[in-house]
Amino acid sequence: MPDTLLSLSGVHTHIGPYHILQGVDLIVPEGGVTVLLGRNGAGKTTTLRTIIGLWTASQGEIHFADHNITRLDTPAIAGRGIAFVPEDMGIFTDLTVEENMILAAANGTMDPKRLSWIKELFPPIGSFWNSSAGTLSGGQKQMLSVARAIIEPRRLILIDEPTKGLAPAIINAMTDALRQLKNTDTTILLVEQNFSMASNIGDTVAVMDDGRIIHSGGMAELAANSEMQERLMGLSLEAHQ
Ligand SMILES: Nc1ncnc2c1ncn2[C@@H]1O[C@H](COP(=O)(O)OP(=O)(O)OP(=O)(O)O)[C@@H](O)[C@H]1O
Repeated sequence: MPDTLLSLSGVHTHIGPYHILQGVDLIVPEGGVTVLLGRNGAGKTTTLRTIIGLWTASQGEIHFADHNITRLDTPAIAGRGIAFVPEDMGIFTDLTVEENMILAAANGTMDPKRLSWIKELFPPIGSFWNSSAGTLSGGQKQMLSVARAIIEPRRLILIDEPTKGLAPAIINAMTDALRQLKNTDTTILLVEQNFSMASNIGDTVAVMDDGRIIHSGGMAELAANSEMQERLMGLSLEAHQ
């Protein structure tokens, strides 16, 4: 059994008057990909934003590498080795790819070895190095967004729907890159609606509904059980698209 890298226990998050997370219990084992599934509005993005400190849990605890990070602010949480790739990608479209990367690097200095590895992982980063990030395609922007998150070594990266709206060939490239990232000891917590991608890359899975985790276990077990997919979230139709 791998060690637990991140755990949420009984986490509640309120956004203004709304009670969004209603007691989330989630374990992310070290060294693999955990996929968070669930219908729109289930609370997946809110879970990622609560982990990284963009929302603060009103109840419950979040532990990362044996430290209680529940009340830390976002820079302090990031400083412990967690990166967040938001759904809107968070890139600067007026700046070049190079400038986007420099801004993401600690002290504005990129490790050349790490940068060449990233360019291998995502070839468009190298080929569009001097182009404005605003001119990149949707898939290339998504690659830049993940590349920025990994310019420093991270223990955990939280990625919110990296394949949303992308063509199948780009989804495959993204899946390959995330698989290579996982092989470098980076743990990934991935929100993903595309079940075929999710089941391809996921080791463990948690399914959310109405602000709670309603199922967690091995991904292989869920992928092999269409009845369970249907019961949990009507996934089987999507899986065969
Ligand atoms: N800033 C906000 N203000 C008010 N309600 C919000 C806010 N952000 C999210 N919510 C609500 O919280 C609930 C959970 O949203 P969340 O984005 O976490 O779901 P999700 O599972 O990520 O869904 P999606 O796939 O649509 O992004 C939704 O009902 C949403 O409308």
